[in-house]
Parts: sequence; structure tokens; C-alpha cells
Amino acid sequence: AVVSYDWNVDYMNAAPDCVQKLVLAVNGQFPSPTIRAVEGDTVVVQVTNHIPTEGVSFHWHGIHQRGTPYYDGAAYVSQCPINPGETFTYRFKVDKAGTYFYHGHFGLQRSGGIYGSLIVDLPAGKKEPFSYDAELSIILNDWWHKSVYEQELGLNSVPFKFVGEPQSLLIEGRGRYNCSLLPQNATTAPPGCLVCNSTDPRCAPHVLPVTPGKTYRLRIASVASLSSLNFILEGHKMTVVQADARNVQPFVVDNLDVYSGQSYDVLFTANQDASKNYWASINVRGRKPATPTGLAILQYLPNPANLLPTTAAPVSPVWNDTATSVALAKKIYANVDCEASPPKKSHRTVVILGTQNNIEGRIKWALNNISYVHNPTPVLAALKYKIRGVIDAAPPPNSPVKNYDVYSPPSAAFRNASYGSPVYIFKKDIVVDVIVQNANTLSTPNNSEIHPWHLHGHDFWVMGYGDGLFDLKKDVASFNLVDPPLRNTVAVFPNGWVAIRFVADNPGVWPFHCHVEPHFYMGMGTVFAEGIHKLPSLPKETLGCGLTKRRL
Ligand SMILES: O=C1O[C@H]([C@@H](O)CO)C(O)=C1O
Repeated sequence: AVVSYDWNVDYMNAAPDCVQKLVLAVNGQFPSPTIRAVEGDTVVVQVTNHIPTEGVSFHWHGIHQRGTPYYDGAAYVSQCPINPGETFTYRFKVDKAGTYFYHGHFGLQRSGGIYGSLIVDLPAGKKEPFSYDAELSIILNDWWHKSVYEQELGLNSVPFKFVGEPQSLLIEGRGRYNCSLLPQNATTAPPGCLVCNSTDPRCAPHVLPVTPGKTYRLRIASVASLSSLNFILEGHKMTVVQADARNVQPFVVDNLDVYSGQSYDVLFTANQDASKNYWASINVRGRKPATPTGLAILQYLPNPANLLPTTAAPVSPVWNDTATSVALAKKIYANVDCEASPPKKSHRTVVILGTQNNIEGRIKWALNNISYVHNPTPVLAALKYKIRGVIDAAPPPNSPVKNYDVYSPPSAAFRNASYGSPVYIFKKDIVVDVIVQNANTLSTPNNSEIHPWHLHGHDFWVMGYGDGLFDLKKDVASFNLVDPPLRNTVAVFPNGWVAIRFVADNPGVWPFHCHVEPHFYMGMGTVFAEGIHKLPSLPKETLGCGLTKRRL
């Protein structure tokens, strides 16, 4: 079937955390409307850009765009941004059921408010390898009061000004501010502070209604701009059954780290004291938190939704307890009854060292010393039509320098990167290993950040994680060849590495980037391309910017 949507994008005034600001919205909704389709459907989304002075584009996160790489929505990679006043129609197939989402993929527009759920159901007759009575869905985010223009300006300025920690955390677009002095474990709170539901219904917390005794499938996704989030359903165990829309061997948790760009499906049973409601909460992991806990209400029917829990907001593992996060990540295995195992060998290994660098007085992120910048001609068009001068003429480095000290700020030779637009070109159908190597930040000793890495156009197997510098001989031997999870976004932990494997079988150009939005904006990304001789003709509406003007 064809599922069609007609969307108008514009700014509106909204107060997701009780503080009014300009929010990017679709059809006046924040978060943007939910797309719901059935596996095998074609989704058609007609977008009209009413933002007066900004282009826009939409990325369908986790959707492979097989045969339609030009509708992947990455501005200046797969298409020209949609100009103010223009209408653009995305048309793509959703070929695998699961919990997905979509978001703006131009500048910081995701952080500006363009994001929503994309849920693909199994067709009648097909069954999940788990069962439940009903389902619920939430998208997690972090939120700033500064406009995204101001944030971008800071990132581009000398002196550099980082976006800083978020003012609030949002669950399904609702949060609370003015609680910054409230410790995570406070038992008393200023009136109206713990939850801003007093008089303004726009910022009442999101409510998850449940019937006592029933089992729920909760779909959780994070589009956070910066934060790694830890999710807790107060008093309830959660059984993780899917990660990034792929089946995993079920495992039980009390709390769950959700990195930006990831989704999880968990099951829980409403089996607690039914006279009360409970908190659903998110806390920041991996960065020193300066943001109050994000809260929603788990409502046990028929209790009223505004029956607030009398308990303090749930407390997550302490922000810098990396070992707990790594241990959780290592609990995730594919359910091999439903998911494929990886090929046993790869044909090419690319090692990507991500570092924080300085370029002309600005702080940047670089991969093997190249900080990605967009060219006004989309990469897809440049490769399809052999337009020169768009991507770097020299192929990007396949591996970083030997003996890089990932535990210390970069030495003089590695403090300065250069700008570039590199594309890794893979022979069609080869098996590719990518090792993402983390390192210390530019200036602070003993500081290394979590980076969630997202690949467009593919799911990849997570072959392994490790501490320190990756060793090509020793560490490859430790890869999980039996049941590594398939996903599209994976975290690389502080001072460590993560290895992924995928098959380059989807003709197109696919960004591979840190899903922290300011980090990608600061250059922490690159582009993979494969099957160039098989690239489809590009719809005219994806062209028109840069050197593609000549083709029209
Ligand atoms: O990219 C970043 O820049 C800042 C800091 O390292 C420099 O201000 C920060 O916390 C980031 O994640």
C-alpha cells in the first residue's frame, strides 16, 4: 500500500519545557507527526518548506532507501536542501518492521525541533518473536533555550562557543525547566517544579497510560542533540527485545542507556501497586550533568494522570561510570533465529580515528585529521554525473597514524586538522570493517567523550568493543562472528574503539557520522559510497544547488 502525508514545515512558538521559544514544527505539531506504515509499504511525504529564510531536508533514520538513495534526506549529500516556498516529495519503501524515526538533516534543525516517530508494523500473518498486550511509544531529546542559530554561530565563532549542556530533557516533546537546583535524588521540590503541569497544559508531562496486569511493548528512540540518556521506568523491570528495529536475545534491565540515533523496544508488565502512578525518567550519562531529570508519568488506570508519584525522580548510574555502560552494551546479542550472522571475513578495513582539533582558531572534530565540510553540490549528484571538485580528489586515509596516544590530548602534530570532503568508495558487495577509534579531547587531560556513530543506508554488525588503541591483529581475532547485534547506530566509549561490519550492497552515498548534532556540524563525519556505476538517475527536484544547476 501507499501511505501519504502532506507536511508543512515552519517555526512556531511553543513551550516544551514551560519556556517559550521558536520551535521547528510540522503541521504545527511538536514533535512532528508520527508516520505509521506496514512492512513493504511505500511512504510518500510531500514537504512544503514555509520557513521564510532556511532550506530544510528530512532524513528517515534507519530506512535503507534501497533504490532511492536520493530520498535519504542528508542535505548536500543526497539532495539539495528544499528552499523556502518549495515543495519536495519523498517516496521510499519501508522494508523492515520496527521502531524508527525521522529528523531534519541540515545544520542543527533536528535540535531545532524537526523530529518524529516512524513506526513500521508487521503485515497481518507475520509475528514478532515476543508477545505483548498493547504498545506505547516515546521519543527522547535534550533541549536548549538558545535558538539553533545562536548555537551554530557559537560553533563557528572565534573564540569558539560550545552549545553547553541542555536546559531540559524531553520525553515525547515534554519536559520541565526551572528545576536546575533540584538534585537527582531530592525528596522535596519547590511547588510546581518537579513537574510543570500546574496551569499550562502545553508543558504537562507526557503520560503513558497502562492497565494493571497487562504487558506493554514500549518503543523508545533518542534524537538527543548532545546527551547520552539513561531511561528508567520506576519500579519496573524492562526486557529488551529489539535494538534499532532488529531482534536481540531478550535481556532484563532496570535502566537502559539510549544513545542518540538509537531505538529500543522493551517489554514491561504493569505489575506494581496499582493505587499509584510511577515515573518514567531520563538522566544524562557520559557528560557531567547540568540538567534536571526528564520525567513522564506511567499512569496506572483508572488513577488520574495527574496523580503524581510521591517518590523522588529515579536516579541513574553516575554519569562517568563508563564500565556500567560498556557492560550494558556488551549484553546485546542478535536473536539469530531471526537475524543473519555476519560474513566471516571482511575485504577491506577502514580505521577512523576521531579527534578534536583546531582549525583557524575554531574547535573542530576530524576523522584521520580531516574535518568534514559540505560542498554546495550534493555528493550523490557529483558521483552520478562525474562533477569534479566536489569530493576530495585524493581518497581519504584508510588508517590513522601508528602509536597515537588515545589517553592524552593530541600532540602538536595532531592538534591542527584540515577541512575536507572525503568519500570512501567501496567496490559493490564487498564486506567492509570500520574501526572507530576514540581519543582524548583537545585540551582537557583524562577526558574522552562518548560518540554515537550512525551509518545511513545500512544496518551493520557490532563486532566488538575495546579499550585503548585498536590492534589490527589481536583485536580482529576477538570479533563476535556468531551473534553480533545488527544496528544502525553504535556508541564508541571513552578512550576505546568499536568495530562494525557491513556489506556494501546498496548503491548510493551514505553519511557515516557522529549523531551528536554539534559534533557532526563541527566536522565529525564522512561519506561512504558504493555501486556508483549502478546509481539510479536522480529526480530533478533533488538537484538545483551548486554545480547541479548546469544539469537542469
Ligand atoms: O565538541 C565539544 O566541544 C566542547 C568542549 O570540548 C570544548 O569547548 C564539548 O564539550 C564538546 O563535546
